[in-house]
Formats: sequence, structure tokens, C-alpha cells
Amino acid sequence: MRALNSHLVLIDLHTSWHSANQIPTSTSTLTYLKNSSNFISALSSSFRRTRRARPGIVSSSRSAAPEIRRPSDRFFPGNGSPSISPNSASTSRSSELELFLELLPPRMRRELFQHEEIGELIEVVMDLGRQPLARFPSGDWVISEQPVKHEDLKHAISKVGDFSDDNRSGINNSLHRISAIRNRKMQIIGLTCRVGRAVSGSAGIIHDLVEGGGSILLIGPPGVGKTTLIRETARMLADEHRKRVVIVDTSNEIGGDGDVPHAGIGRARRMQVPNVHMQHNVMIEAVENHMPQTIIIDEIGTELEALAASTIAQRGVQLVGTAHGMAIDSIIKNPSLQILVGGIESVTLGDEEARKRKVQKTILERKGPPTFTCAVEMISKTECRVHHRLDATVDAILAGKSPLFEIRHMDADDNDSLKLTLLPEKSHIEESNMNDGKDVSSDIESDEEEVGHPPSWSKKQSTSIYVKKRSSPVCVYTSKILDADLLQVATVMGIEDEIDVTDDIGTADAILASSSEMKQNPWIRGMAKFHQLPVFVIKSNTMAQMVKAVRMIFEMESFSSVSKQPFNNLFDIEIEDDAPKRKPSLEEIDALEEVRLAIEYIVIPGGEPVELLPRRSEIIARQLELVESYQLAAENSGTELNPRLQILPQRLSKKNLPKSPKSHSSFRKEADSTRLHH
Ligand SMILES: Nc1ncnc2c1ncn2[C@@H]1O[C@H](COP(=O)(O)OP(=O)(O)OP(=O)(O)O)[C@@H](O)[C@H]1O
Repeated sequence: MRALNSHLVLIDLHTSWHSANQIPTSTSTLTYLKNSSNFISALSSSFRRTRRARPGIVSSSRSAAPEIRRPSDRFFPGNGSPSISPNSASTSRSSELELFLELLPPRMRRELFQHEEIGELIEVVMDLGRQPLARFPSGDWVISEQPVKHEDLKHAISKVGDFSDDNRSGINNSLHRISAIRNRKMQIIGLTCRVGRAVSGSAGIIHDLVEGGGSILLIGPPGVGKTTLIRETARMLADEHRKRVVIVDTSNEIGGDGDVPHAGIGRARRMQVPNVHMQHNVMIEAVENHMPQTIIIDEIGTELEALAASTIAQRGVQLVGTAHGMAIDSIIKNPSLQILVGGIESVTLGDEEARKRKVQKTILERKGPPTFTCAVEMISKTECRVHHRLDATVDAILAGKSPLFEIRHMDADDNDSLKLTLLPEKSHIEESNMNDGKDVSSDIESDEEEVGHPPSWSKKQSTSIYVKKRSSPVCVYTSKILDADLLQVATVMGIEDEIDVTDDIGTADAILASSSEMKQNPWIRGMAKFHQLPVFVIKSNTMAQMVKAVRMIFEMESFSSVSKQPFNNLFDIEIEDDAPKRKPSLEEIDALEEVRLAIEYIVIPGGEPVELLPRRSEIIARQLELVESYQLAAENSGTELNPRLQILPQRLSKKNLPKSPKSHSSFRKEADSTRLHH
């Protein structure tokens, strides 16, 4: 009976294709097709031939294919997901699609084959007594006017393996997922049949994160392509990076049904999970027994699984996992999964602390380090938001600030083409639009007077300055530099009210980063470019370097307002070392180290003066230069023949330069003249 149906179907299809596409079909082909096992492959290859013969049909609008029965009258509104190019469909993929279509009774199969997007089919939904639906990237489509019958469901069930306790099953040697809906008597009355595919290159969008070795959390709504992405990630790590990868495959969705995993996971090993409640046990077992370097886990959904994930991360194993949700916010709000982002606790601040931080008394804080290094929010199959530092993102969200993220697009037709785009958030655009020149200039003229340093570097690079309205403190976003150190330097320089540290890059005026951080995280440069911020790079986290950086930030501010220059072509500003141009003598090194220790351990933290050892006058001149680079004052506390320097806990500025003849420039002259006498 099935053969007869097939035969009839073929005649019907053949007639329509033949008239439209002039593809001849011979009698021998017809005889061959009477055999039902050949039916689907012949249909699909004919279909492929037809599509190749008229490529315009594939990606153009439906009206371009008049010979195909129009689905438009049965078309449901689209789900908004982008259309994925069918060009990427491989031969093995189409044979897997054949396996999938065997689930359907012939009448549905025939109808479905007429759909021009068959190569992109996502799901088939069969609910008893209702019209069967096919889901495509462009929307839902009614496969047949005839409602689904018991026999149709039985037919489909007969083609799949046993359903596990999560009501999921699969088809041997394929990646398809069949999920059942049962009535109260536990009989199956509905099926959601998802087409699974190995999409080569789909993990390109996060390849740098994968290679970086950090743990990655993928977040996205159902059907956005998380499983497909981690399957390809597993393959990439195992085959291309030769890592020992173990997949904990709870519903056999990553590695497919059957004991031999699907080729889509490459050399990665797969552990099956007897029932969903044992997922966390298998996760731990994977680490304890199989020495993995990477563990791949789909759908972390319970507290136990989240705990197991955190245990794995603590053991130094790279973890790539997925969780349902629209964004990181949904994980933070989910008490079972909170541990993945480090756990959340509420803290009650003292009155003074709350006033200082300008927050309410009870605030939310992250309890500890997150399980994952970074997080990827999947917006669609080809677009995602990357949070390079999950800890910083969580902190920003808890503080009510916008987190720092990067938006990435991948060309759907070309998996190798990855575009990294930093899209502005609305508030940021508004903020930068507000900064027009007039308001800025008057404010900064007075600032310049206050700071009083020549805008040396900015003159050379005048077009690259980000002008901001400066009635508020200069906000500095720091990367791998302690906020407390920067604030301490600002206090010493007497500008503690004029500088602020922010962890919201959208509100920053400049970025201050260490050069090692810049090397490790090149995305900072991208962020800076996007927000049009200058990056001040210090080679070492010494206070002297920080003082220089702060001074340059203020020079930038003052100059930018005076010049009213627009900002573009931003660049890194390297803070030069205080290292002398010539090789210093041991005595000089010793003398300068004495200064550094005195300033950083006594003068700045303790606010006390320090008298240094007597030195030769040219050495003292070098010491004085170093003291001044910290913006501190000093005087000669020795005698003319036996000079020694005393570092004062006083800020060096135009206003409070010591008038004493033995200090600063006068002292330098003295030192110089002493040197001349030598
Ligand atoms: N890059 C891609 N190209 C083409 N098809 C894709 C791609 N990514 C996913 N798909 C298809 O989209 C459908 C959903 O994908 P997938 O199962 O990976 O989503 P998911 O986010 O894991 O869903 P769920 O959360 O429900 O498990 C599948 O049919 C899959 O074959």
C-alpha cells in the first residue's frame, strides 16, 4: 500500500515539476521509485536537481515558483529567525533529512516536499486531531489540511527509539530529536520532531573564546541554535585543537541517537546519561574517570547541575555549557542557576558607606567567582552578544549599570565571515550627542588653569580626542589596575574630587589599562574604538606610571576643550617608563629605589615626610625628577657640601610650589651648579 501511494505521489509531483522545469523523467526511473525505500532519496535528489536548475527559487520570494503549490494561504506569521542559506546543506545532511521525513506518513511527506525551504526545515509538530505543522526559519506552515490521526503518531513512534524520562527520543545515526506530549494516561498524543544538523563552521562566531581556554556559558531561547553551536565547538576542540573533549549528552542530542556517536562531534567522546536526574552525576564522573580537558554540556537547568558545573570549573577543566534564557539577567534571576554567575547575596551597608557609594542601604552583590569566564547571549543563529568578563557583567547588572559586551554577526551564507560589531546602547548615543563644544570649552579652560601642564602629546594628536562635558569628575575605566591605587594617586595629586573610577565603560572618559592586559584582551581596543575613548597604557602598575597617566588624562581633557576638536581615530597612549635614557649606575639605581620606596610606602600612604640619605648632587637631581613625577614636593635638608633630599607629603603644583630657595627648580640649579663644579 505504501508503494502504491508513493507511486501516485511521484506522478503528481513529476507532472508539476515537469511542466515547470522541463526535467524529463524516464519510465525506468518511475519503476525504480515504486520501491518505497528509494522513494525519499529519489524525491530529494529530484528536488535538489530542480533547485539547482532554477537557483532563483531557492532564496527568492515564494512567487518566483508558480508551479509549486503556494503555501501562502496556510502560512502562519514568521518567528523572526533569519533564513539560513540552503547552500550549506550537504549530501549527508539531505540523507539525514530523509531519515527524518520517514517519520511522517506519506501524505504529509509529499506535501512537505513541495515546500521550497525543505532544506531549512526546523521542526514538524504533530498534535492529535490538529493539522500538522512544519516550522521553517521564515515561519510555521500547515503541512496538510487533514488533522493528525492516531495512526500518524504510531507511524512516527515506530520509527524512533524509546522515549526517556524527559520524553525525548531520537533516530539512530542521526541528530534529530523527537519529543513527546502525553495525556494523563501517559499515552502519546503529540510529537515535536526537530531536525538536527551538524553545521560545520557554526562555531566560528566564538572561535577565539573557545581557543582562549576559558569556560563559556551559552545562553539563548529554545531553538536559537545552542546545541548546534556546542556540537561544532566540541568537534573543533577535539579535531582542530587536539583536546580531550567529553560531551555529557543528556538527551543524545549533541552526539545523536545510538551507541556510536554522530560524525558531527568529530573525535570528541560522548557520555550518555541514563536519565535526566543523573546528569550532574555523569558530569562529575566525566571529570573523575576520563581526564577531560574540556567538558561540553547542554542545558544546565537544575541546581544540582549548576553545582556540578561549578565543581568542574574549580578542577580546572574548561567547561562549555548552555542554559535557557534570553540574557544573563535571566540566569541571575533564576535561584537554581545563580551559582553559575557566582551566586548573589544582599548586603546592608552602613549609612556612611551607602552615602559614599551613592547607593541605597541594601544592595545586591556577587558572592564569589562565576563558574564561567565569559558568556555568550545568542540572539539568533548568526548573531550573539559576547560578555568577555562574566564577573564584570554580573557586577554591572547588579549595580544597575549597563554591562560591557560585544556584538558579533556571522554572515549566514558564509560561515567564515565573522563581523564583530560594537553596537551602542541608546543611552550611550544620547550621552555622546549631548557633548557639544560650547559647553565644554568654558569648563575646561578653568580646568587647564588648575592642572597647569602643557598639552604635549595632545598637540601632536589633536584630532583624536574625545570631548566630554566636564562639570563632573573625569571617569576612568580601569582594566587590571586596582581602583584603590588609582584613587590613592588622585588623592596624592590633590585631584580626588576631579577623578572617578567607573566600571561602566559607557560613562567613561578614558580607559587606563596595563600593557599585559592589552596584550591578553585585544577586545579592549575594540571597545575603546567603539566608545571613542583613548586608552592609556601603563607598562607596570607603579604609582609613578599611574601619576603620569592621570596627568596625561587631564592634559587630554584640558586640551580637548580648548581646541574643540572632534574625536575620531583614537589610539593607545603608552605611558613611557621613567627609565633613564642611559644606563644608570648602581648608586643611581639604589638612590632611585630609595625614593620609590619612601614615596610608595611612607609619604603617600602615611602622609609623612621622609629624609633620604645624603647623595652626590647629580644623583639628587635624578631623585628630584622622580619625586616630581609623583607630583610631590621636596627640599634639600642637607648642607651644600653634603646635600640630601627630604620628600614632603605635599602636592607639587603651581599654587603650592615651595618658595624655599632650597627646593625644586632652585634646588635643581644648585644641583646643576654643583655638578658643574665636579
Ligand atoms: N547555524 C545553523 N544553520 C542552520 N541551521 C541551524 C543552525 N543552528 C541551528 N540550526 C537548526 O535550528 C534548529 C534548532 O537548533 P538547536 O537544536 O541547536 O537549538 P537549541 O537552541 O539547542 O534549542 P533547544 O534549546 O530547544 O534545545 C535545528 O533544526 C538546527 O538544525
